[in-house]
Amino acid sequence: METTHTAPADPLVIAGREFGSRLVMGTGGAPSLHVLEEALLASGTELTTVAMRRVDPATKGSVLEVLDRHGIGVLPNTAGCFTSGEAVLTARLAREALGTPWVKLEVIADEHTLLPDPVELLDAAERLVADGFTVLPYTNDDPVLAQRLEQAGCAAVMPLGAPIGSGMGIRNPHNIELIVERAGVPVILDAGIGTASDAALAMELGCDAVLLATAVTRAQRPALMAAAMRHAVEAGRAARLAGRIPVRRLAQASSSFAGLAATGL
Ligand SMILES: CC(=O)[C@@H](O)[C@H](O)COP(=O)(O)O
Repeated sequence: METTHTAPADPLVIAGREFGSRLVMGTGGAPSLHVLEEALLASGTELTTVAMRRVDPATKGSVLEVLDRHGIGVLPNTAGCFTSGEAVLTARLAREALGTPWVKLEVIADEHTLLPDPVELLDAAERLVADGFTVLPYTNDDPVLAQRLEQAGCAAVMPLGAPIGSGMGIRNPHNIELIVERAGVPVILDAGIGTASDAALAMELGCDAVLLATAVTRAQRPALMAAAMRHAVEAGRAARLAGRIPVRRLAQASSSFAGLAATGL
């Protein structure tokens, strides 16, 4: 039941598919499969990326088995691809192996920054959309590129907060706000989250969801951090829906002085 202090039922909808959780998890960097499993459960995630170049779908005891066991949706990731051609091929292999047309499209420019290559990314997005994929591109925090990806038919746009694995948080909140204002598809803040307050900020800025991996998988206590991220995403979303007060340059007394004179106080 909805009350004044609970948000209305508020599922994330991507390409017509509903998710109760707005936290998308990545799987890279965990010290063991068991630790990863505990963290995924603590996060409450319903959708988790798997790098296709680092997983063998036929291997027993793989992360895919963990996801399957807990009914968590798989989002194949083209991580490690440097060209449009590589990414398209990887997505097609993933569709074949995992039976899903959904893909996290990652086409990176170099190994030092792991930043997206905008030219190759847009080309790959256009080709994959034309081939029937549901494309969720990892993109720069560039409002123009985000719009071009949406126009290309992507089901969401996923701007970075900061480079993958950097934990630097959201370096350009202004651009994230611009992307959110202009987007007609869900905006998922992807990469660079360092701690729970970064995830909350992403949601307060109006993002529809957060995708993160390193902050959890390389935390000293991954499951505890995963739980913190879950709460942060929920809190940030609630704050966004509640409508924050405007920022003021000068003080404004929180209680009015009107009426005090009448009582003689
Ligand atoms: C798991 C995944 O998809 C990553 O490539 C993603 O971009 C997350 O980045 P962080 O590891 O910085 O959270």
